[in-house]
Amino acid sequence: MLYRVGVFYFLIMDIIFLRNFRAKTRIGIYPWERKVAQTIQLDLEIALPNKRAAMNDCIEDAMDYAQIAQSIHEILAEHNFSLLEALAEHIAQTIMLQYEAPWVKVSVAKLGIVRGVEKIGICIERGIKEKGGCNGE
Ligand SMILES: Nc1nc2c(c(=O)[nH]1)N=C([C@H](O)[C@@H](O)CO)CN2
Repeated sequence: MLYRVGVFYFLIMDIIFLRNFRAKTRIGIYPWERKVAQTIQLDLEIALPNKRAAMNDCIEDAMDYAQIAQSIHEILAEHNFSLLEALAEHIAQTIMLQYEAPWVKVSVAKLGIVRGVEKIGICIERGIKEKGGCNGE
């Protein structure tokens, strides 16, 4: 959110992060990868739609990060994508829609799948532009 006070513009962005989130899913371009679940690592940053949780100290006004983790577990159980890109996009769109997040950053990595590389993957950012200008103008 951008606020204008006089000639100054202030960016206010509260972010929930989930780091080193590891879970199993079936994903890959090869037939064996569609049959056997492999561990992936997710790292997420999710902007909050407002700062009510910080102001009110109340879970009803918060984006419940336990629910977000549960939503991701459900996606991983229900889908088997070919590409990490498709999984990252699905997670990003789901979070923005379900939790009204204005911006997300989603990294998805496979572990030890390519020789000599510890983690390899994709990182995407998605966001919606604010309607109007500062202070709703
Ligand atoms: N850009 C991508 N390249 C590759 C992907 C992917 O998801 N995105 N996946 C694979 C295989 O599934 C790999 O994980 C197994 O070697 C290869 N390239």
